[in-house]
Amino acid sequence: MKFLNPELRKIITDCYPYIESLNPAQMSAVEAGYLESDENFIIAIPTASGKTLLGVLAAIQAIMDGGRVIYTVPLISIQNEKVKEFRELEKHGISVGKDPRTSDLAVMVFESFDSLTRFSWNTLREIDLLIVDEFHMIGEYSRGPVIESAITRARKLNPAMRIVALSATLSNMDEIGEWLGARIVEHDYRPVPLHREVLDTEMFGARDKNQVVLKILERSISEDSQTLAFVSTRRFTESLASYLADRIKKKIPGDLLERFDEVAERILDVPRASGSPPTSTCLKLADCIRAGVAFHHAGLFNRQREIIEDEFRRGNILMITATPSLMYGVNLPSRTVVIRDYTRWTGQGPQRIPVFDYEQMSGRAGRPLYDDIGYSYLIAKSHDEAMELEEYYVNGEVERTNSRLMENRDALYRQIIAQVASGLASTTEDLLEFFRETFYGYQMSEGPFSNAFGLDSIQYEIETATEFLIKNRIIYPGPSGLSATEFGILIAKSSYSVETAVKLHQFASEMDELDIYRLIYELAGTPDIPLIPFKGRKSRDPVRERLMEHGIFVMDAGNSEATAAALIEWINERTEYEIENAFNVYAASTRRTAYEASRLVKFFKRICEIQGVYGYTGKLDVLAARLYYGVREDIIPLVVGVRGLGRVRARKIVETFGEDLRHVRKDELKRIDGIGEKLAEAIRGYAERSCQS
Ligand SMILES: Nc1ncnc2c1ncn2[C@@H]1O[C@H](COP(=O)(O)OP(=O)(O)OP(=O)(O)O)[C@@H](O)[C@H]1O
Repeated sequence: MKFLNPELRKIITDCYPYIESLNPAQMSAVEAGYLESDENFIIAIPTASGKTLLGVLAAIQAIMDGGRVIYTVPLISIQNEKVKEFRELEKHGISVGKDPRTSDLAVMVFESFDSLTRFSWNTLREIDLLIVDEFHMIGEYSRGPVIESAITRARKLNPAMRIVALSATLSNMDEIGEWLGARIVEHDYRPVPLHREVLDTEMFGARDKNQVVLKILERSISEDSQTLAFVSTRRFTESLASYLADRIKKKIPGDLLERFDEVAERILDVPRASGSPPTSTCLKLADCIRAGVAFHHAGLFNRQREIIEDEFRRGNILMITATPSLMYGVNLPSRTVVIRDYTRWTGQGPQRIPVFDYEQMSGRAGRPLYDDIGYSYLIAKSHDEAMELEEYYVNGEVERTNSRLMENRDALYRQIIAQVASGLASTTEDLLEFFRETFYGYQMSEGPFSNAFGLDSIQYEIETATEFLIKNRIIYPGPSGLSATEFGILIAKSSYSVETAVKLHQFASEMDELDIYRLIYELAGTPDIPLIPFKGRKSRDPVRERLMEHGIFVMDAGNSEATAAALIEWINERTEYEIENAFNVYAASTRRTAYEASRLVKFFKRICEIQGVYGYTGKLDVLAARLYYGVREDIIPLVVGVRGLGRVRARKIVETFGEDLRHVRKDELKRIDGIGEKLAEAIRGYAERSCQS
């Protein structure tokens, strides 16, 4: 650490005691002078090679010089992980948090930083250094346009702000560096060397790819090592895990079986803890884990996913079968990575995954401090295919990273609204100037693939999008040029897609009476609701019947219908487990889906008010509360009035004593399961307050 100034070295040594020296990748950045310079930098080094530390070093340096820093990341899970890691710095007088107004070092997700660049200019202008983590996501369909536009606006509003981007290695890094006016530092150091190979069924005399995965799992047992197996869908994670569990179980030594059984019980404790029977998925997961294999996807309960990740880190799970997307936000390296599926299903049929995604998955192989080498195996159906995949993936070039700003229509709409609503644009020319300064604009006008019609095509897209926004009364051509309507400002201050806003605006203008079930069905059909999807092909009649009971007739019940039916059950106090078993859906996300639905109800209420419709405020507030707490209307006051009580105990209290609790004594309350002294006290307090009001 001798290359660091004494104060910086002291802080790092104290906060990261296990880091004795900078690794070659980190040294290359320090030697390039990124700590002393005030230029923009893009630091492109492999996964798990210590990018975060480089960000921290730059942040501390800037704060020691009296500056303020924003560290922006793509996911909330990464935000929480970084805040926890950076809290250590508070011992040295550096305030760390999520709010840039109150923190020297503020960790924000891309969307929050984007929102800051629209409406919080005073705060933005106080920022001296912006660190963009996972900067390579600028090429990603949904988050890419957000960070690209936010950086573009920020550079306009606070030209003095310095940018240090932490990225995976990209093929067109020079082009991106020119757009950002940044110096590039690239290095291919990895803490654990990576062995990448394509295996095929023929070399193992295997009938299919799953048999090859089984061979790798068997080796895991003999070498006491672990494997991450990536497949393309949730259902495949489960079918592969079950296939492996059935065949490996008899080969597992007794002591390991005991450990696996303990993990399986922890998984089943999750539904038990909420007083519910396990779902079929819980039971299947527990069975697989008894053989040391766990499947991991977004349809599991958060708590179950955490147990799988923890137990894998502890060595009590041999293999996790997972979908790549969910693993993105989880720091879970493994000695071996197996990529069984290299295609993913899209509207145009099976498409090959990008080489970049292959690199990201392979990059998880090899645990720093544990493994001396990491293994990444891609599996081919035949030897010929293996040869071809070796060329394409192992020796292939990572694709160019391109802006998705124009391809993602909703992102284009949202950025036009942002520019107009924030007052930064009132004419098409203003908009054209903004988009010309984005990475998309740079690629179209300056980049190696730019063309003479680049800017004309941007102008055409802007004009078409502006017409759409005017037609939907989101912006309007006023006397002083383009302005945002109240509806447009509401969208700009939300993180909702324009599609959601327009759909709800239309629903509000067409409804003659508020039907909360129809509204739930409408919400479930918007892109901003996390779906509660069907598990498989089993009957969908229960969903259709539940919707029909509320006057909603559907021919084909899809995942939106399943989500609507699940939410209707939820506000009638069914548990996720009951919903999962009743409708054969992945109900683990019900609580989160219901929370997002309750926020959308509030957004819908604002839309009604903008349309001058105030008569449903009360009904909508009740619906938002029912979704948030998962209750029927009668116990809303109780669950709201007594923090931490929850809907199960609230229902028991009302069933036992009725709604009027004024004369119920504390000792009577404490006879109810789960009601102790503190809660009984709180309920008494609530009862007294409610009789005063
Ligand atoms: N010089 C170092 N010596 C030892 N350990 C280090 C060093 N630098 C970073 N680490 C540790 O290595 C682990 C991976 O580092 P880090 O998370 O910063 O990598 P990364 O490049 O950000 O990974 P990702 O690409 O997943 O974001 C962390 O636990 C970090 O503290």
